[in-house]
Amino acid sequence: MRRLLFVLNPISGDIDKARLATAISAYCAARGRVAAFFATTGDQDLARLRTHLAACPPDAVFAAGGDGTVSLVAEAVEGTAVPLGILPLGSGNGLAKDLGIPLDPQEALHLVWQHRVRSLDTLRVGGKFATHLADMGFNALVVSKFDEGKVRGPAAYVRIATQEYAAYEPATYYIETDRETWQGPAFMLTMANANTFGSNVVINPGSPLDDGQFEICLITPFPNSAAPALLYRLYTSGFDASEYTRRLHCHRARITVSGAARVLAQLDGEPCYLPTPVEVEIRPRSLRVLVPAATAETTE
Ligand SMILES: Nc1ncnc2c1ncn2[C@@H]1O[C@H](COP(=O)(O)OP(=O)(O)OP(=O)(O)O)[C@@H](O)[C@H]1O
Repeated sequence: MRRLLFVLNPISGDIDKARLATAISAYCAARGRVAAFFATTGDQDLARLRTHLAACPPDAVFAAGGDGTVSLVAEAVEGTAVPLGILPLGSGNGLAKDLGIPLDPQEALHLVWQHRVRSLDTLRVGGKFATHLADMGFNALVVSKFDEGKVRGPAAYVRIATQEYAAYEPATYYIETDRETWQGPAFMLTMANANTFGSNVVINPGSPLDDGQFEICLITPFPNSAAPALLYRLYTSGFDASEYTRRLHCHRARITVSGAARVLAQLDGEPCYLPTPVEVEIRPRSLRVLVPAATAETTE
């Protein structure tokens, strides 16, 4: 692994990256690696990155940004032999947390030098790519408002969530999976390949990212009085212990939203509208990712 491409998101996490490229180049050169850089613009990044990868194929591509940047690079290299590396430089860095990648970007840079390759599952949600977590309902609404705002970072997310909570009206969903059906109103519904949101909410505890299945994690409507206990469970890996939660384990699902021709969703932190019904499916072990040697559960 000699030629490395670093995909830099200049705005992610509100972190100044002015000296990042110089530091990465020096680190790589000292170890006989050659670093090249690709800056995201927020416009047509996937198409531009694919063109760049086809013209100058690297041995690995590092996403230097948050979950959106990781998802962009993951989609570009999915199904190829080129592995994804992660330098966590976003607001939340959910996938890096789930994979045990150091949250200090300087420490994560050691993946250039020491790593194992782990093959992860990915998701298709309404035909669109996701590798970490996707959802409909309350969190998707908050992510969409966050995306429209000018302020980034966790405090802005919490402020929007608090503003939207009181007036939020849960939708009613009809879910058919390859194993069961579920119908009812839901506060939010997460299609989870991974475990932990960037906010540290553990929405899908204990589920490996390479088990060939995904989970639909439902939070049903709850009274205000139940919110503190529910939040406590979500932050302490106790998702299944609440009377307002339910997890469906599956390989495929079709989700219909009562009375809606389209639904607001978020996929790996990026908001979008999807036509309903929404088909969800797993793509087993379709993405190669560089992880620290000590935490790799599955190695090649
Ligand atoms: N140069 C740019 N200018 C404006 N927006 C950009 C630019 N490059 C990428 N983006 C946008 O940044 C978003 C992805 O940000 P990313 O998720 O990596 O960071 P974050 O939101 O700060 O962190 P996290 O997802 O961990 O919360 C995408 O919506 C993308 O379109």
